[in-house]
Amino acid sequence: MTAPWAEWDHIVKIDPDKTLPEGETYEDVLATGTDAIEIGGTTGMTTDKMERVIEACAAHDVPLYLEPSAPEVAVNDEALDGYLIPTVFNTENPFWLAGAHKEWTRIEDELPWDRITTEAYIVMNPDSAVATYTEADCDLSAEDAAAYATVAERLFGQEIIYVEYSGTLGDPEIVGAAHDALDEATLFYGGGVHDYDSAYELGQHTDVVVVGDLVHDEGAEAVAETVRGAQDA
Ligand SMILES: CC(C)=CCC/C(C)=C/CC/C(C)=C/CC/C(C)=C/COP(=O)(O)OP(=O)(O)O
Ligand SMILES: O=P(O)(O)OC[C@@H](O)CO
Ligand SMILES: [Mg+2]
Repeated sequence: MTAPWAEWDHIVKIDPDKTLPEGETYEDVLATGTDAIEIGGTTGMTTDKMERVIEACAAHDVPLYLEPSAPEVAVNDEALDGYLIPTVFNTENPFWLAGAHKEWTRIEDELPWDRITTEAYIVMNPDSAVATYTEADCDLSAEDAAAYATVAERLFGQEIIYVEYSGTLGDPEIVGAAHDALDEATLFYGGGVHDYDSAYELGQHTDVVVVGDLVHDEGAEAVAETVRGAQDA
């Protein structure tokens, strides 16, 4: 069976710590044509905030995934299609590679293993909260990014590789190098996608475009433009 993300072009990442623009609802976001919703952010996460977004999105048929940044906010909810669990390959602190995951496994009696998939992050924007938080070494060449992608897929059997430029538009050469290095795995790209053209451009170098801040800053109409860009790419 092919993994659902093998068919996706576009994901909206909803940050439970942020609001939607005045007058907009999660229903508007779910109607943009995006292929899936990821719920998560680095800072300000609580179980209450997670649950509020899950509840607001649950009644719709867009696939809903939780992307927890810590074991404490990995809420167990039947409305979720699954869990996308980050693991950071270019961190200088092994806690973000496997330590947090060890804690999660230790504190939970039983985890829904058949609904859990890891995302092998390559964090590229040194000014992002996620880079600071995970002590990522963002000083990577295209060759380095490609090599991490290969290691993640070939040695660690990762199904999803995530080139993360959170907050800024990425270097297409670096994203493309990671993409070219992959055989079967799916590449997620996220960072700074804000209109049709940026989604189209980065979409040519990745399998899936992830759009985050735009949904909170500009809203559903702007997100729908990026869905078209990612689909056309
Ligand atoms: C083991 C479990 C359940 C969790 C640990 C998971 C790990 C290793 C998390 C590391 C951090 C990470 C990669 C979080 C994913 C979400 C993400 C990248 C959000 C984007 O964050 P930013 O845009 O930088 O920050 P804010 O938007 O919150 O300011
Ligand atoms: O918020 P933006 O810059 O769109 O980034 C999307 C996502 O990759 C963040 O984890
Ligand atoms: Mg963000």
